Amino acid sequence: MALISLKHVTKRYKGLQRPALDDVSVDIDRGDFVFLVGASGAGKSTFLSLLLREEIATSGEIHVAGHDLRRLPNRRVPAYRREIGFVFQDYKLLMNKTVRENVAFALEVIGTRRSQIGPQVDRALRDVGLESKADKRPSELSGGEMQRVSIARAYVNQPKIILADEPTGNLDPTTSVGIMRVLNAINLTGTTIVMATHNEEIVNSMSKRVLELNGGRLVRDEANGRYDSARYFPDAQAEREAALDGGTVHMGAVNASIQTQTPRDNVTVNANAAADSAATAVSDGISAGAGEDEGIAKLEQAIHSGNTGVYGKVFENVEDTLTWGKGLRLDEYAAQQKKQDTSAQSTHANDGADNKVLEDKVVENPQLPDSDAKFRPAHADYSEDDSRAVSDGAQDARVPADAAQADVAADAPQVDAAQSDIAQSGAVQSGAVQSPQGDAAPAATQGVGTDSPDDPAHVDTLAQLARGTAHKQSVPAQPVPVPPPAPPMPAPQQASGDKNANNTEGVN
Ligand SMILES: Nc1ncnc2c1ncn2[C@@H]1O[C@H](COP(=O)(O)OP(=O)(O)OP(=O)(O)O)[C@@H](O)[C@H]1O
Repeated sequence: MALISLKHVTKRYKGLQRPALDDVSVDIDRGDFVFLVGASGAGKSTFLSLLLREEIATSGEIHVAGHDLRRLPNRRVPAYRREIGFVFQDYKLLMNKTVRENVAFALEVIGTRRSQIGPQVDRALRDVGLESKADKRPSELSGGEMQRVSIARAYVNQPKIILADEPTGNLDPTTSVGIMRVLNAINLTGTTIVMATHNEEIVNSMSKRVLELNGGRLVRDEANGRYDSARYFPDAQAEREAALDGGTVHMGAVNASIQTQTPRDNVTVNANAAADSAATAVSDGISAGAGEDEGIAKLEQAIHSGNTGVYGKVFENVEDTLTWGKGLRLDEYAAQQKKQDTSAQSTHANDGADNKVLEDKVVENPQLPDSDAKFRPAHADYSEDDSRAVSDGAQDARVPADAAQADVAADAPQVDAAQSDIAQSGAVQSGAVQSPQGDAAPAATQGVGTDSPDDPAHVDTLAQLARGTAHKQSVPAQPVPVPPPAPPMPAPQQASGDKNANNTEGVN
């Protein structure tokens, strides 16, 4: 079974005529990086809330990391959520704690031994380039820095899954690139990432799997997908939304998709103004963020070079011997994927401008296999037992769940105190904290994967993103019905001419 599996999931909220999610079926495997896209109200947050077990499906089945969420008793929900990292658009940091304390909190709440907390927190902060801000409070940080704290908090325990709801939604383009670099690096360690976003530049530049929701229905599931928000989010609607929500401007295909950071930016801008705004944000980011870049460069270097110190050694064997359920060693699996990718790339090469980024990779790095290939099983073939083994930490040394849970039990008062602290702070539940974790160190330091951000093609696309000049390619050559501006929603379409597009069971 896939790491995340939804079968015919429908979610109805009281008082809503239309379901927020409507008969959605999808599998997400370990190591996937999935963008969840769609217009405002399409159901993205509902999708994530169901995975986090904040909401319960009205009908259908949801399995996550071996847990049947329908049958998960309430008392086990907190432990379940510790296997998941969650990054919120509005950070949800504890404002009365320092950066270090915010990240440490994720470990305290699961009862990690105090002697382990310090080194793990330091490493996580180093990975996101924030060691110099460790003793600051969130109010002293920029939006990008706050989001990096929340990412450090989300992955300090190396959760199997990170769910991110618009993590760049309040950030300028340059800062968004930094956030995406960190998430990408974390994904390269095998952590599955499901990220809801409106940002088409990010989706189109990163070229990951795309799930598109429309009116609660899953209308597209496409490998190396793209997103054109104008299809379902016309500018007129964006302007209405911007006027209503007082802080967020969503722009269609013509305008850059930028979400403003402050009310003074609360204007609808045309293409030129968007470009100016992006350029200003970039220069602001550069002048304000030299330290950030250095920290991220460190992360990139650690991932790329494999220079991961003692923590790298801890995981070396695990990464060498992962088989992804296919009976292949990782290097064999990567070789197999490389072969498949080479033939897929030659097919894509005829697709014109839409595949410019992919072509760049082929030209500049003929020797490099697809970056994520080694973490992307060709299809879902986890058995129920496999999932359980992952959940138990039996095969996944990164998550020694039993040991950590024992720690939790032994340290219950501390957990209670910490949880009440969260409640007081309004930082919501343990969605912000993650998997039980014993001695393990942040996986993003493992030095695995060949598609580190040092990959020139990767840098190229991220640089485009930073400059706000990422390709504004046309919609992929696929029949796309343009829906009317209001319900009823259009019939969902099968995806694309992309031969990698998966079938979408929920589509009918
Ligand atoms: N707790 C709730 N109670 C009632 N209705 C809700 C609730 N949460 C979401 N909805 C409704 O469900 C639908 C889907 O909302 P959801 O927040 O999942 O969309 P979204 O795609 O995340 O939108 P956005 O991009 O604006 O965050 C919307 O019509 C919304 O108003």
